[in-house]
Amino acid sequence: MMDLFSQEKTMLNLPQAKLVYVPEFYHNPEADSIFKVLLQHVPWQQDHISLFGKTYKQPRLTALYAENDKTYTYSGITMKPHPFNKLLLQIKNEVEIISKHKFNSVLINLYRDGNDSNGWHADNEKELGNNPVIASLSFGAKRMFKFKHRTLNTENYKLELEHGSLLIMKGEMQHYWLHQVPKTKKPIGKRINLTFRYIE
Ligand SMILES: O=C(O)CCC(=O)C(=O)O
Ligand SMILES: [Fe+2]
Repeated sequence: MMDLFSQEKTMLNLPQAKLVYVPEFYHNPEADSIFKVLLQHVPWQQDHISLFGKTYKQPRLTALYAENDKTYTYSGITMKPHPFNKLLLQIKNEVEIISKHKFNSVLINLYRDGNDSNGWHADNEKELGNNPVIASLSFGAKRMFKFKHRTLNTENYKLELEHGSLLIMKGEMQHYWLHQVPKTKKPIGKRINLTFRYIE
């Protein structure tokens, strides 16, 4: 079990957004072990997205877990949740303690290599409520997380999300900002990202 009080937190107070970054929320060997278990046991699926009348394979694999069986729809994809398992419940508890927030679902992404990505978007689906708190855990290869304000064009940042790290997005961020994980030409390994959400 990690020590909840020994971590270094960085808080970013941006216009209309709050971000908290904890680089080593999980230390090794726990972070390595979580990565391996998830990679092997999550029932990964690849959905199709529709863009301008064409369908494309989503450029990553995903899975949704929830405490209820409500479906979750984003980018035209409707996902049916799996029930939480012991490991994901334990992680959810630890993330709830540090973020002082309750979550009831987790969307998991697998970026198989640098060709997998997540395009500019906001997590602003109605079911997430007005100013959602989203807790994002990363394992495996480091990837760049970029975020930019929708209208203030000097507000444009990037943060490398490390193995075992936690990033909390809150405040009005999902109204005023977009975020992405771009493709990279660097030869890199797999990365797993978990975003804990509260779906109403
Ligand atoms: O992989 C990441 O770091 C971000 C994932 C994300 O933005 C999402 O699933 O909505
Ligand atoms: Fe997102």
